[in-house]
Parts: sequence; structure tokens; C-alpha cells
Amino acid sequence: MTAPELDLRGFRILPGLLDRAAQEAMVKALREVVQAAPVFSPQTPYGKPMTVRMTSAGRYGWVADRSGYRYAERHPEGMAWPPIPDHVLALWRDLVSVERDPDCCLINYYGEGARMGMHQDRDEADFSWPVLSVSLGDEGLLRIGNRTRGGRSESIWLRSGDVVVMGGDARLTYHGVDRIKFASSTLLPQGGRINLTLRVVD
Ligand SMILES: O=C(O)CCC(=O)C(=O)O
Ligand SMILES: [Fe+2]
Repeated sequence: MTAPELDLRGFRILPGLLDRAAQEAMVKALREVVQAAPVFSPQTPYGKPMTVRMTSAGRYGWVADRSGYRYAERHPEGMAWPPIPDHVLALWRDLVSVERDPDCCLINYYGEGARMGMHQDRDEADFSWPVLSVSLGDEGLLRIGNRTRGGRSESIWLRSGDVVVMGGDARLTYHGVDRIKFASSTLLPQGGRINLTLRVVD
């Protein structure tokens, strides 16, 4: 049974939207993406490696290195990004729009001890499109702040199968992942957490 929908500071949270079979199908499709476009450890512009490893599917992928954060049409190793899996697109069409598909599916992998600092998602051209997030595997503690950096925040544990729509007035709200509960889920044999975010880039 799916838990009721929540609104946390304008983030629409759909707990347990994906059942176990849907989560497994998504992981299977993502394995194919990762075979074509391996996960890498981005460097922040300040030269520090990020603890989250990532790759992307779609026309654009998100990359970070000494010259900054941006969307790029190629993986750092030179290949084009593989297409966004159909299962993932179907979720976007159900929850966001059939008018336009996302052109990036960013795949974040959080191993033991990985985290993501507070940030806004603001490398896209049009903030009227939401960012749709899907959590798979271990639980992750999402922190939701404000439209400017700092201030009070609220946190929520995201579990495997939870979906979040970050849109409307909350599209530029600061957010981050403080920690994961390593090995809290049996979905991924190696443990860890996958988060997908679907984005309209240009
Ligand atoms: O892992 C998450 O739940 C959030 C990821 C995120 O904020 C991002 O990739 O921009
Ligand atoms: Fe984000």
C-alpha cells in the first residue's frame, strides 16, 4: 500500500510510489546505462572530488570539473550518453508532462559515507519545468532548506521507491543529502543508494 502524499516546503513527496518489481526493473535498465556510460567521480570546481559518483542518460549529462558545473553532450570519456530508459520516461509522463520529455536523467550513486551538500539545481534554462527525483536502494536523508542559502531546514528519510517532484515555487529551494543508511535496503546487492533526477535542460 502506498502511503499518502506529503508536501514538505513545496517538495511533493510520493512515498513508496514504485513497488519492488518496478524498482527492480528500473535498476536493471540502469545497469545497461552504466555499462555504456560508466559512473565517474566528478571534481568540484575547487578541485575536491565529490563523494557521490554519477553518470547520466539522455541528450545531456551533468558534469563537474575544474572549469565548473554544466550539462555536456558527452561523457568525460568521450561517448554520447545512452538514451533515458522507457520506465523512467513513463514516470515523467505520468507525473509531470506528456508535452515534453526530460533531456537528462542524472544518476547519482551514494556509496557508504557519500553525501551531497546543500545546493540549488540551477544549470537548466527554464525553471518552470520541475525536477523529478526517484530513490532506489538504501535510505537517504534529504534536507530541504530555503530559496536562499542557510536558515532553518527540515529533513526526511527517502526510501527505495519514493519519488519527489521539485517544482513550482520550490524549484530553486536549496536541498542536499546529509547521509545514507548503508545496507538498509536489499535492492542493490552491493548496497548504497541510487538517486535519479529527470531534468529539462534547454
Ligand atoms: O539524492 C537526492 O535525493 C538528491 C540529488 C540532487 O539533489 C541532485 O542530484 O541534484
Ligand atoms: Fe539537486
